[in-house]
Amino acid sequence: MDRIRIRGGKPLHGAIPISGAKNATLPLMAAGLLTDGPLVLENAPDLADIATMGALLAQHGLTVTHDKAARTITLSGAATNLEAPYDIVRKMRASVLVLGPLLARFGEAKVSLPGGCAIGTRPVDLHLKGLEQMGAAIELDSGYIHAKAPAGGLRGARIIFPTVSVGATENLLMAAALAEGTTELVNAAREPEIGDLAMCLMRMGARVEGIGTDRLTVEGVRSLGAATHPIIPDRIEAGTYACAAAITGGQVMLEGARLADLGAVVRVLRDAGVDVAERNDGLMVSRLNGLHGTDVMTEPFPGFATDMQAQFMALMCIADGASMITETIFENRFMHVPELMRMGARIKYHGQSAIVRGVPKLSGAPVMATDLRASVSLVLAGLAAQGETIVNRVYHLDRGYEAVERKLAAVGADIERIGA
Ligand SMILES: CC(=O)N[C@H]1[C@@H](OP(=O)(O)OP(=O)(O)OC[C@H]2O[C@@H](n3ccc(=O)[nH]c3=O)[C@H](O)[C@@H]2O)O[C@H](CO)[C@@H](O)[C@@H]1O
Ligand SMILES: C=C(OP(=O)(O)O)C(=O)O
Repeated sequence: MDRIRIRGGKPLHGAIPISGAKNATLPLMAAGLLTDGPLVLENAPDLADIATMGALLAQHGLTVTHDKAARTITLSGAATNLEAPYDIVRKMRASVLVLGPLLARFGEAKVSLPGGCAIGTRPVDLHLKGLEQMGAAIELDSGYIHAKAPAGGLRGARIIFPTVSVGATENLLMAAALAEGTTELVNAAREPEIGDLAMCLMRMGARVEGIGTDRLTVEGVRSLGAATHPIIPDRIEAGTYACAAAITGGQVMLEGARLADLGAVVRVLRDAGVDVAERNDGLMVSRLNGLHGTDVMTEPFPGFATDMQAQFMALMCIADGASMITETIFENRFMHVPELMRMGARIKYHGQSAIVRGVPKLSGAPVMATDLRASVSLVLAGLAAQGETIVNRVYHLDRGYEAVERKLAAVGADIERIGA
């Protein structure tokens, strides 16, 4: 199993190209089930999760081509198998996003329940209730969701989400695109990845209003067609490398990153003493002086992203003063805490909040992580630490960071991937 070795203490300088967003690409690929296509997705990242979604769609019967040199994914054909098996869904929760499209287009679907994962229980009840409101009959049996659309297909409905859910908004948006009549999604998630999905659906012929707001109105159409769609840049990858520049006291140009997509993350970084400047071709991030302890609470967009919480905590480990970091989206997203403490961080947590008391220096250590963003927070800590850090279980990183060691080495980090 691969590991990453980092020798810390080198300020980063240079430019890092930001890849297409993982969390946009996965729902966009699921949207390939809504049309015979071809659906061509441009600016596609090369990640383990993308390969997993490709395998899932291929076993449904789609033709999936990922041209890594051209950075395009092309999806075509119609699903012939309406079952998403446990073996694939358990690897990647975004697999549940095939449910809405399969049901809307083919009237039936059998999708493994994704279950929980390291960061929390992650229920899908809001996805299922929304589909039921659109007329679907849903049964849970032997770990699977069995869903059937009524005769004549799914019907538009007014769906009010009791909590903001990114996944449920995406599943229901895709289902609504092919439903009979109008669907209103109220208290919808506003993450940039949802706007990107809606834009792509419109290119395919869907009728969606309210993009970027918490109220999406979808006028169902009979069928969707071919389209070519450029995937938005990965705001979480950009935020992560912004923290890399800041934690090492360097200056990095994040090529292609977009300020507005980062929401509250930019404000919080600035409060902490990081300079973030918008340029025509991306964001310039630098840190010349000390970091200040800064409190954050994770929230749905445009609030501070839960997917940036671990990375920001790593940064606060070397800030002046204390920071209170509160996680409101997932109940168990502090698994990086004990590992950061092994590197000399002073952190205490209770329930959903952690207090980080900044220390002048972290020290390198062998560390291990159990999820994607926790792993990358340890890479960040390793970049700032004295001595050598070995990050184990690199497969978590490969789910969501394209060529992480190459991108960081190119801006001056002493980092390499080593075999077991
Ligand atoms: C709002 C939010 O920040 N969502 C994050 C969430 O999206 P993801 O789509 O995985 O999760 P949701 O947005 O659906 O979950 C938000 C909250 O709603 C709850 N919930 C969700 C669905 C449901 O059917 N029932 C239910 O109770 C969840 O337990 C959670 O507390 O994880 C992704 C990967 O880390 C992030 O990119 C998203 O930004
Ligand atoms: C946790 C993440 O992904 P997933 O929802 O696929 O688990 C993430 O992108 O940070």
